[in-house]
Amino acid sequence: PPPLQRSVGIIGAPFSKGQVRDGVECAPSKLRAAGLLDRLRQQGCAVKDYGNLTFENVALDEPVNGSKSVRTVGSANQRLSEAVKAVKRDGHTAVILGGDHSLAIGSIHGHTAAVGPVSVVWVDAHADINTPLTSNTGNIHGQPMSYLLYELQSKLPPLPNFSWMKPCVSSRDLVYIGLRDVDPAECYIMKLLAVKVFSMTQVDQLGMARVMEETCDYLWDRTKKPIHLSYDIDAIDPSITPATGTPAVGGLTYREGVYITEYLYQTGLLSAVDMVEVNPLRGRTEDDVRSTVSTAVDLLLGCFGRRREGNHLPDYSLPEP
Ligand SMILES: CC(C)[C@H](N)C(=O)N[C@H]1CN[C@H](C(=O)O)[C@@H]1CCC[B-](O)(O)O
Ligand SMILES: [Mn+2]
Ligand SMILES: [Mn+2]
Repeated sequence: PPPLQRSVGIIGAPFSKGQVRDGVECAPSKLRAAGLLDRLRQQGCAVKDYGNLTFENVALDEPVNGSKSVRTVGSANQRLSEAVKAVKRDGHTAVILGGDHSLAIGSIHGHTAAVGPVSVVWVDAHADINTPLTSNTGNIHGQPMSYLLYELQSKLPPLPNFSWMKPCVSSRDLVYIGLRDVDPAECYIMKLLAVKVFSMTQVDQLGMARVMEETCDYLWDRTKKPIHLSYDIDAIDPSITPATGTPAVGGLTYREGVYITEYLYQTGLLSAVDMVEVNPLRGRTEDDVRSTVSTAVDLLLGCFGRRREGNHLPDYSLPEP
């Protein structure tokens, strides 16, 4: 099997302007405070912390075609794209701690700028594939995939502070897992582009083991590409991860969520991971926040080799009497 990725580059992206709820910008420090880096190191990873990006709040950032904070989102994603490109050029698997899901624009753009075409596994209750003109909310965290896909470029209006980016994902290289709250326009777009979707219906029908096998068979039908895993914490059922901006009932169990990461780790192709939409202010209790943050940490540990049957460092040996 290919060499497993054990060198991690962490980028904090405290960004919230792809949506309208305060708090999601606090997630990177919460994930760090929960011991993410120490636990990655304890399980044998080399971890380089690239710190938190600082983003420019563009003044007078009036809506464009209904999309909110377009200039601020564009500027933030340009910076993130450069940062992810640098982490990849340093040879690490990139971990992007969000922040809202509009960050996938810069994350995936920077990833492909460094390594070329990638396979995208999008784990989410939502498809996030509205165009600026189909969005009912104007929140760009519901639109990132439309900015990234070659096939949707003709449906995008010109957007200020986005001239830096080019589309970089083919709809054939995208798989969704966990969908259960999809807008009509998004449903139409995914059918039009024949995007591979494992909604919660397929998760129920097939089980997660089969979903992951079929995901990889589909993505590897031609060449095996580096994998970009974009994990929206709201893919997990809100009974486990309530502290998030757009919860939707009937989500993945903790076990299903972790299985996805264990499976993708053992492919040896995981090249970048987004962990987004954790919003500590959306928890009703401290326990809500703790459960959401610790689940996000466990999902990331699964991406880098943590296994539920136990782990030990390669050089471990029993103490002698
Ligand atoms: C908008 C509310 C009422 C609805 N339940 C909800 O959340 N809907 C999703 C689906 N389309 C919306 C949008 O385009 O604004 C919302 C995006 C969620 C973005 B994500 O990053 O969290 O996946
Ligand atoms: Mn979502
Ligand atoms: Mn999302």
